[in-house]
Amino acid sequence: MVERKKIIIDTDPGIDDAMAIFLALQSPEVEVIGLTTIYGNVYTTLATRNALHLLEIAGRQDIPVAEGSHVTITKGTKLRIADFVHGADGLGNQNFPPPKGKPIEQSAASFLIQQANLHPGKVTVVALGPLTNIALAIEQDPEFPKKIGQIVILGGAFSVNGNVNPAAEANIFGDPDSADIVFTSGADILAVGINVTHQVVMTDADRDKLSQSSGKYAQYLCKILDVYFSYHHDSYHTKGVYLHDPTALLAAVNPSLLTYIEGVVRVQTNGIMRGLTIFYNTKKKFGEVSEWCNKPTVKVAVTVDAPAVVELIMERLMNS
Ligand SMILES: O=c1[nH]cnc2c1ncn2[C@@H]1O[C@H](CO)[C@@H](O)[C@H]1O
Repeated sequence: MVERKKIIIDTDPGIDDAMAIFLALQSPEVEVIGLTTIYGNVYTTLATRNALHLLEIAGRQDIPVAEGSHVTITKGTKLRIADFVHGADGLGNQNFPPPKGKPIEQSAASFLIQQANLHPGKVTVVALGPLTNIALAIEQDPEFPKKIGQIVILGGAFSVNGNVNPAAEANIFGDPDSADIVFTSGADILAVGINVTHQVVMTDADRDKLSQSSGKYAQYLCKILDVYFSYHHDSYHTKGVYLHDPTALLAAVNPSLLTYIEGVVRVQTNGIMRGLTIFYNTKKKFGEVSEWCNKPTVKVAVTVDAPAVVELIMERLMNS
């Protein structure tokens, strides 16, 4: 039997995070060995509470939750929280009861380092929020990029407009300094940006299909999806929602659902372009020595088999 890929989901739940977490638990190719939490869609304290709650819904309280950073890597406390996308509670304003479980004592960064040391080269981190925890792991252990198997990043807007403003995508905008540290760390990185996830849409008809399923995840998600659908109807005038986090999760499960290009990625950390992700294909050798030279390359998703991805997400969420 093929060994299941060990994954840690770094998450800010979040409605599409909830979908991705359930999808991971429904994917026989992977074993979820932990969740780490971060601010983004909600503040970190609420992200931890929601992560514990979602694991209780799944009956998977055996999976540890490690709480992540409450501030950016530069100790910034003015965070941009996307409660207008996910509801004030992050889960569609459903006022779920507080979870019974507690996070483990370890911080997210130290849990990431510990797991990378325990299973060198074997752990995939699926990063669904700002990249602070992973940058902290790199800061605390410079060997972390070599020991972690792969980091799949949901983030960036490669050659397209962002979703926070024309320059920046939300997860990169949340902590651009961390993003630049992670992208240039030398780790095996696969980035899935909104240039790709905006092609993966759950339509109103798909949601109706989900609501007719008796699967426990399908039933739960139909309760929380209203807020996410309303936001997309109002902001994008689309008849459906973007499946950002589930698409990134599937890139970790089965990378062949997407295609990639390889090059250097740098992140703008200040000014009106703060959070901009720039991809350099390294074909042109520039004469000048600069911050682009001799940087490690990463893989950036360019196309996705959207129908196959949507079908797999629907199938796995309905058969639960
Ligand atoms: O318009 C938006 N502003 C802020 N965050 C968003 C928006 N749309 C989606 N997300 C959240 O940020 C990630 C993708 O950028 C996704 O995790 C999604 O939940």
